[in-house]
Amino acid sequence: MSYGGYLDLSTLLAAQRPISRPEHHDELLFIIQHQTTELWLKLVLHELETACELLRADELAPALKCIARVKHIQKTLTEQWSVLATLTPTEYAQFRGVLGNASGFQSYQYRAVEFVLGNKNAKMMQVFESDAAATAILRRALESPSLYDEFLRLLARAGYPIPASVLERDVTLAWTFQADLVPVFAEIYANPDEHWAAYETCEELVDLEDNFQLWRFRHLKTVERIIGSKTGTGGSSGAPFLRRALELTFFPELYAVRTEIPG
Ligand code: HEM
Ligand SMILES: N[C@@H](CC(=O)c1ccccc1NC=O)C(=O)O
Repeated sequence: MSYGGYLDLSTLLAAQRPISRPEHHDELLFIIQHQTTELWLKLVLHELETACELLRADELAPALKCIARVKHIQKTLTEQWSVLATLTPTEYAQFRGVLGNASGFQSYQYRAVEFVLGNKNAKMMQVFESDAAATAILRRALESPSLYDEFLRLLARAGYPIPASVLERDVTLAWTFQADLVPVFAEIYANPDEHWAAYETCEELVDLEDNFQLWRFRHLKTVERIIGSKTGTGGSSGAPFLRRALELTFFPELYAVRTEIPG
């Protein structure tokens, strides 16, 4: 066994192939920024899927360890935007044309992470119709209970009064705000010492969402400085579309409960 053999570096390092002609110096940065993101997303999915399985088996502590790792990856991904921010609008404009209609909309791993965190949207699968492998990964994520679903099921098994409508919901649909969950969390947040495991997990989920939003925010800000208000190659309005995505929330009840804490 050798370093390059074990890591299959010949495959990995042959996969950066700029297509601009003459080759633009900065296209390699653009490719590597995306590829490293996709590699980390692969690990994020792996960890979140395992976290779901562990929650299903009532193994909370190891599930929290997976979530902790995901949080560190998210921080790396958010920090990484500063590398791409060295790409000036002038430089990007010189090779943007070669990207055609390609865009981040077509990242199936990103979409799968959104699904695992509960932002399900079956329509988003259309983009991947001609990609059987991507469709299989997304279908699994769409049809499986989200991380939040698994946590709420675990709470129900532990005796918390989780409404049946929540436990029996169609997990292929996007999560919508469940007002009757807020009192359950209010009790947990009012008495953390008595509900430590649940309390800690709630805060870990809020960390995950917070980190996800910070990634989205840095994407938006990087996009604003590189393409301004141009429309996206994927056909969206560009920055306005990405700005609206900042209003999405995975765990709305965990934010709502904060308003209910007396004091
Ligand atoms: C010059 C750099 C970038 C620009 C100008 C840019 C621009 C955009 C725009 C305008 C969109 C909306 C879709 C569209 O109409 O095209 C988008 C979506 C997206 N981009 Fe980027 N992007 C950049 C870099 C990146 C990088 C490095 C990643 C990392 C993988 C990424 C991931 C995504 C994802 C996942 C979406 C879909 C978001 C969603 O559906 O909520 N982008 N991007
Ligand atoms: N949507 C970007 C293009 C872009 O960023 C992109 C193009 C091809 C492959 C990945 C991309 N990254 C994220 O959207 C743009 O409108 O310039």
